[in-house]
Amino acid sequence: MAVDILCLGEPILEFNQQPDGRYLPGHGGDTSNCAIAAARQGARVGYLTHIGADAFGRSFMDLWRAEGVDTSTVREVEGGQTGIYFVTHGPEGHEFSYFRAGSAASRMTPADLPRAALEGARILHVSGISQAISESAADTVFAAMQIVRAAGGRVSYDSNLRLKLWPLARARAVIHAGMAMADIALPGLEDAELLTGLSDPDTIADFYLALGARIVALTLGPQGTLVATPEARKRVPGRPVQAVDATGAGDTFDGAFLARLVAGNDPFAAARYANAAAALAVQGYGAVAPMPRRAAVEAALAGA
Ligand SMILES: O=C(O)C(=O)C[C@H](O)[C@H](O)CO
Repeated sequence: MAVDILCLGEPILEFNQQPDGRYLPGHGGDTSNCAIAAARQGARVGYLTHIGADAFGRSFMDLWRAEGVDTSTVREVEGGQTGIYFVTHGPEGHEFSYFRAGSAASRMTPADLPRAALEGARILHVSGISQAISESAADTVFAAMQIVRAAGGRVSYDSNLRLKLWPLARARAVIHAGMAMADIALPGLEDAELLTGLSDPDTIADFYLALGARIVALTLGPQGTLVATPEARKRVPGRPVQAVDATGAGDTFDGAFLARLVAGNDPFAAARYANAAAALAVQGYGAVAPMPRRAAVEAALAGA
């Protein structure tokens, strides 16, 4: 299937702590979450990764197929497993604990890339996590971005800074280099503050525009999103909701935003839609389970 949005990164099985202390199994991995969120809005989406030859990997295959995410660029490999992580909740919000070192996705190399699929994608979506998991994964993402750009496609990049995966100095260097190859920059405010040393959202948007992005969507949490292009900028307000778990909220924003861009929305309308999708996603536990479908997002927007 020709896809509009191809997401590249690592899927990771999720165990999310509930108020009674038990752990709810689910699926995570920021780029996989983004792919599913985009598919739920009606976009043609594919996922590019390596999974282990294990039950976790197979459960992702079942999930992507059920969600209509194209899996022709997913390879099940021997050597390396599908990773897992635990989500716990405290006064500072959610915290991730990882068991993923040496995972199948982290062993991807540029030689593994499916060139034709990349050349056919309208948008390639990657993230800081896609590059943090290993040096070869970082190289693989750079190579994928080069292929897509050379073929005339666009690159979307979410900073998704995870300091448990790599030190800030390396994250800063790699993410800045990745963002410099992105047409659509999707930094979160907290990440951007750490990565750029800046704090004013407009100055941060200027920073990413200067790196070369044509669209910057700087997510500000409940305050919404600052959307900036070289020609215009606007704060698109968030929607006040009772949040129980922010896991996957940014990924839901990304998937919904990209889905609306490929459907023809301008970035401001796409952000209004994506803010509404993310506000629905934080009202349930887990990265994927509470992600809304298009009808629910449109109902929320109509009720606004
Ligand atoms: O750490 C990762 O790889 C994740 O992607 C975990 C979560 O699913 C993701 O961060 C939620 O945004």
